Amino acid sequence: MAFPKQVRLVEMSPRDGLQNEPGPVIATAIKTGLIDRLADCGLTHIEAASFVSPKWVPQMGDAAEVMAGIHRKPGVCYSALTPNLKGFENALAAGVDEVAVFGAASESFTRKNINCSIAESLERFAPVVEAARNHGIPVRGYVSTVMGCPYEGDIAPAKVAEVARALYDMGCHEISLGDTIGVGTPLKAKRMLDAVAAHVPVEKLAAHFHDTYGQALANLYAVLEDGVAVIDASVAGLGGCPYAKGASGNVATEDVLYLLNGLGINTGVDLNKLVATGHWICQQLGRHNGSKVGQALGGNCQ
Ligand SMILES: CC(C)(COP(=O)([O-])OP(=O)([O-])OC[C@H]1O[C@@H](n2cnc3c(N)ncnc32)[C@H](O)[C@@H]1OP(=O)([O-])[O-])[C@@H](O)C(=O)NCCC(=O)NCCSC(=O)C[C@@](C)(O)CC(=O)[O-]
Repeated sequence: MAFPKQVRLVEMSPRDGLQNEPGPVIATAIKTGLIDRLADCGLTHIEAASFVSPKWVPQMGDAAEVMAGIHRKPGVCYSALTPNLKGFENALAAGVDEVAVFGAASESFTRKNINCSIAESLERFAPVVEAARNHGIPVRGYVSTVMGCPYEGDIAPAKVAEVARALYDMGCHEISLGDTIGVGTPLKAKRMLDAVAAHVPVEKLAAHFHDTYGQALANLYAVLEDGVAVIDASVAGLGGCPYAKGASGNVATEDVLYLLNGLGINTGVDLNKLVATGHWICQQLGRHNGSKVGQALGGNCQ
């Protein structure tokens, strides 16, 4: 299959990027400043917040204030995680454009992340998807641990396909496949994608790869070849997962954009502005910039 002509980048940094940041809770103004800058870069889909329990993920405790504080740019979809109906109702009140339910292909990870089994998670998501449908809000579905689990090791592609299919059949319009701990390699990525694409159309799939082992760009190249045209990424490579110790951030958006530009694939995103945004947020957080392209084009901020 040929590379797609266009890729939609889904920006993860305000949610996946910041949810695991150590230290005190990041000021709401920094979060909204980041989101507004990202929109100004030309990103059209920004995961802005997470309506989860603040006891579980304190960094996301100001999700409603974040949604209230951003300057909404027309044409941009501001989405948020909603693990249950309570989260959905809060997200609805905050005016999100899209919600996301998040499951996993590993029983142990599901238990650690959302405190239930895979089957129970799907039961919990069904009313969220139904409520969202009643309000005309699209739902994204995540499947975590698609290429390995911090507790169980290897995950069978057939299990990933089963959970992805269940979320798609439930009514999720897009399924994002998360290599939560970044252990995938291109061959593994292709095998996993093949298994899922036998059940969910490839144009409904997104790649959400973490870069723990430095394989994320290679894995993205592999799934781009097989028709994936939606990529999740996080500026400056911010992030990690609170329930996956040692996992590094999503692949850096700057690095993905540089790859896509080199392949002649259109995204509508401005690389220079994105690099500046990566440096800005690193300065705000006093954090190392995890983007190679950011370092090459703008110097490191630490
Ligand atoms: C799912 C729950 C809530 C279950 O948590 P639980 O303790 O089983 O739920 P519960 O229903 O028994 O509620 C416990 C308390 O939480 C409250 N509560 C319950 N729900 C909410 C809510 N929505 N918003 C605010 N508060 C909530 C509820 O009201 C109650 O409060 P209390 O009575 O103790 O004061 C919890 O496990 C949780 O919040 N987990 C969050 C996990 C998380 O955010 N993980 C990171 C995101 S996933 C990820 O990063 C992976 C991804 C998507 O990026 C893809 C990849 O890379 O693989």
